[in-house]
Amino acid sequence: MATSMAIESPIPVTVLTGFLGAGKTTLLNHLLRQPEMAATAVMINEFGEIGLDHLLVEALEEDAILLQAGCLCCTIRGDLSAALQRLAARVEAGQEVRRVVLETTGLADPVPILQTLLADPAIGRHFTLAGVVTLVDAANGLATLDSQSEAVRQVAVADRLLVSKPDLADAAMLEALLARLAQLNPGAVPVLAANGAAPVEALLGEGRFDPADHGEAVRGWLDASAWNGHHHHHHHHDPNRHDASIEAFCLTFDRPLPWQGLATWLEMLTATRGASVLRVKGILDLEGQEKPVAIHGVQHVWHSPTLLSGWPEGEPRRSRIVFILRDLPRAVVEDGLAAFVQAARAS
Ligand SMILES: Nc1nc2c(ncn2[C@@H]2O[C@H](COP(=O)(O)OP(=O)(O)OP(=O)(O)O)[C@@H](O)[C@H]2O)c(=O)[nH]1
Repeated sequence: MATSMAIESPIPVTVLTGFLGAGKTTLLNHLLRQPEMAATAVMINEFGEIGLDHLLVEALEEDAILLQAGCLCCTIRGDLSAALQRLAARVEAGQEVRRVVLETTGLADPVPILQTLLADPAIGRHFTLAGVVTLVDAANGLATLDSQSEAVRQVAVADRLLVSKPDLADAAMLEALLARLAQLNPGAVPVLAANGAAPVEALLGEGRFDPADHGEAVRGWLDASAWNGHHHHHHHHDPNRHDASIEAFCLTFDRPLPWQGLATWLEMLTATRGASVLRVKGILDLEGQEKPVAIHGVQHVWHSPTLLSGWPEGEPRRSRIVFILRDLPRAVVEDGLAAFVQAARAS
């Protein structure tokens, strides 16, 4: 009988959110190496045509489940429920899963996700929402909170707040950010996490998510999107249509790329159009380099490129660069990069 197969105690689901480039993948990579995190299933939702994060999260690859590309707030209801049910079936078949971490895309409004986790009875049979962890970038955080309403919601609904990149902020910036966070979410005491080095408890915490803990504003959002959110999105199935002015796409290159020129071109792009470049991330196959190189840019800030341990099994060896742009036509980047690559090859 089906009921005799039921999972006995619900598996906790932690939602990990934070704006584009805040450092969610970095945090997961750090935490998944800790022994307390054994038997964690990771689900990653990507904004954009092609997800790279499942390549960048190095630990536990076989457990990572990439929800189909698409913005969580529009399409997750179906996908999340289906993905969790597939996972529940694996648990019933004997796979040990002690917890689930759901990494949302940086542009996601977390409210519909929480609603789904709290309200979908098919999910509730097997899973329970353990908490929302929001990562805020100390370098870009204040500016992002001023310009992006999703970022404000992510902070407001958090059970735990983590502040990444404290090394990139001076004391005054950090203080201003912490004051802003306290104002938006007085209940969560922010923990600093440099390069993902956060204590495991910061991610796991204890207990259930209770909308009543988060003040009037949050309850209002949970209610409002129950009425509007779903209806409003029904007719928009374009997963990239998060906001008319935001566009995400991935460029691929089959031949190895020349690093010097590429780096110069990318730096120029962010120096001149940084405010429009919400996020660049890529895995590069570079001339003269056996291993893949990961690059990350967040608005004006470029992080040092990192050498990954190797090309993942079964993944074609080719460069992929994801751009998330606001108010900048895709063609500007696409054509600029193509012209650059061509020029570099001709020389
Ligand atoms: N200096 C510094 N860089 C950091 C820190 N944490 C993360 N980074 C860098 O920030 C960049 C973005 O980090 P990710 O972990 O990919 O960010 P993310 O939130 O997963 O990004 P999206 O998937 O696009 O939303 C990478 O280059 C990281 O190395 C930190 O504490 N200090």
